Formats: sequence, structure tokens, C-alpha cells
Amino acid sequence: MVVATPSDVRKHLVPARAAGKRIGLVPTMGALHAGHASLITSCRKDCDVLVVSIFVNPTQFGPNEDLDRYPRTFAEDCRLCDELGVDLIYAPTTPAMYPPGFATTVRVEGLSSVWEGASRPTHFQGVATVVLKLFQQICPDVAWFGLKDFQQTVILSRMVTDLDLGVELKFGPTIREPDGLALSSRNRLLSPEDRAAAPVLYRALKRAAEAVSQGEEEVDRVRQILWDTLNSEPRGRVDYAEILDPVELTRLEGRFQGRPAVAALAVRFGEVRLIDNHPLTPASPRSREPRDPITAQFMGDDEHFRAGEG
Ligand SMILES: Nc1ncnc2c1ncn2[C@@H]1O[C@H](COP(=O)(O)OP(=O)(O)OP(=O)(O)O)[C@@H](O)[C@H]1O
Ligand SMILES: CC(C)(CO)[C@@H](O)C(=O)[O-]
Ligand code: BAL
Repeated sequence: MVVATPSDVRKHLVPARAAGKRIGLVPTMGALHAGHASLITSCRKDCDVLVVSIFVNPTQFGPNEDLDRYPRTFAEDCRLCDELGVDLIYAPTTPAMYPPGFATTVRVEGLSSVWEGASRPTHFQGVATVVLKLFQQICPDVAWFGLKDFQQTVILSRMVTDLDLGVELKFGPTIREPDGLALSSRNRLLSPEDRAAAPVLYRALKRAAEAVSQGEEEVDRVRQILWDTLNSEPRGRVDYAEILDPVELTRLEGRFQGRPAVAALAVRFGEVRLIDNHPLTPASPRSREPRDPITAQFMGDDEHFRAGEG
């Protein structure tokens, strides 16, 4: 079943809520792939009524970004949702989400200005605003997001805490092609040559993660591994390649000293901008350090490749 307006989605969920059912939401921008399927499957097991939203949110795209080119495959998306046991697809139109006069935005300060936010200054306020609207319209008990968009998970967690939203956030692992490329709706916009070059992101992340797990202590040396590997592929233009604190998203300096970290990067191939990240787990982690839920899940993450191919 597909609904297209905030009032219809709210109305549709009234009986489920009255019956005390647990409502799960997987927000997407469509062009669904195995990464989305993995989140949907996890959410299916985690709720009674499963809602998938499909909305290419214009407010999270900058003026010169790829909103017009963003892939749209609605009929196929509906078929996949059907196969995966989705109860309700919520596919609002842009005027339904942003009627004339719309004037409110939510901004998570600080975290929204760095890394992805430095390249895409209004991106995360678009994301936070639309996710808050989806939460208000659907009132899910739980919502699932992918760790591929690591910064997004940190920002949305902050928003849920700061605004007392009472929605449980859960995070799914990054699903990859057999050659390591993280699945992304934008991969289909890559030329064959750029598609062949793009696994360099994963190679760089793996080399960095291996160095740390084998005892490399110097953050600068690991950062250099990322850059050297990415620079070995002339088709890619690096936007950023950094070693970050997974909670504050600040650039790490000095020695790891058992601290958990994340390697995060964004690389352009022609007009297509790809992001990826990987946990860096030190050889001897600080065992008693408390971990926030994202870091705990992220650091415990194994490699996930497309079923049957990896
Ligand atoms: N490879 C992946 N593995 C797991 N989850 C993913 C993957 N790719 C995207 N997701 C998650 O799916 C949800 C919807 O993402 P979205 O629809 O933007 O897809 P996308 O593939 O990230 O598209 P793009 O990066 O090209 O915008 C987000 O929570 C995102 O983190
Ligand atoms: C969370 C989201 C669906 C909001 O439009 C989007 O940012 C995405 O797909 O990651
Ligand atoms: N998943 C990221 C959505 C975007 O790039 O706008």
C-alpha cells in the first residue's frame, strides 16, 4: 500500500498505534539497493508495522548538486518493498512535504558544519528537518539508518536526544559490492571507467584499518595511507580523507592510544561524489571506555558484502 500525504500516513497508522503495535520506519530517497534491503530486513524483524518512506528531499541538495540527476526507480522500489514484507510505503510529493509558506528548519549546530557539511553547507539541515517531519508524521517507535552515512547517524542521534523525540534509532552495517564499493544509489551514475576505479575508496579504508589493527599508533601515518592510496587512482578527486573521533567528529591528532576512531572520506569521480567510512580498531583498545550506541555498533561491525557474492 502506498500513501502520499502526511494526513493519509497518519490516518493509516491510527489503528496500529491504538492496538499498541510497534511501528518501524526506514527513511530512504528511493532507487533502492541491497543496502536499503538490509535495513528493511532488519527493521522488519524489529517491529510489527513496517513503513518505508521514499522521498527525494530537495532541501538537502545544494543549488549545484545532483537533485535532477538523482536516480528515481519508483516501480522497482515498490516491488522490492513488497518482496521484503513492507506494510506501508510513504511517498509524499514535494508540495505535500513543503507546502507554500513553509519556513521552519532544524539545524544541529557544530556537527552539521564539518566534513560532509563543509562541502554541502545546507545538507544536514535539510536532512534533520525532513527526518523530524517524517518522525512527526509517522511517530515510529524505531527508525533504521545506514552507517554508510556515518555523519548523518551522529547528527540524527544528537537531534533525537536534544529534542526528546523518543524514537529509538538503530544503525545497519554498510553493504558492499564484491570489490568493496559501498552500495549507493549514485553508483549507477558512474561511467564504466569510474565504476572500475571507485573501489579505491574501500582499498584506502582497508589499508588504514589494517595498519591500525596491526599496531600503527601515529594518526598522521594512517591519514597518509588513506591519501597515498586514494592518490594512486588518478580518476578520483579527494574532497576529504580524515581520521575522526567517532562521537565528536573532530580530526584526531597524535597517537591513537587505544582510542576508537573512524576513517571517513569523500571522493569525486566526474560529477559523482561518493562517501565511505570504516572503523579503526586499535590493536589494544581501551577496554573500559564507555561507548555510545553508534560507536559500539560501528566498532563491532563486520564486513558485509552483497549476499552470495562476497
Ligand atoms: N551500502 C549501504 N549499506 C547500508 N545502508 C545504506 C547503504 N547505502 C545507503 N544506506 C542507507 O540507506 C538509507 C537511505 O539512503 P539513501 O536513500 O540516500 O541511499 P544511498 O544509496 O545512500 O544514496 P546516495 O548515497 O546515492 O544518496 C540511509 O540510512 C543510508 O545510510
Ligand atoms: C535520511 C534521508 C532519507 C533523509 O532524506 C537521507 O538523508 C538518506 O537517504 O540518507
Ligand atoms: N544518503 C545521503 C543522501 C544525500 O546524499 O543527499
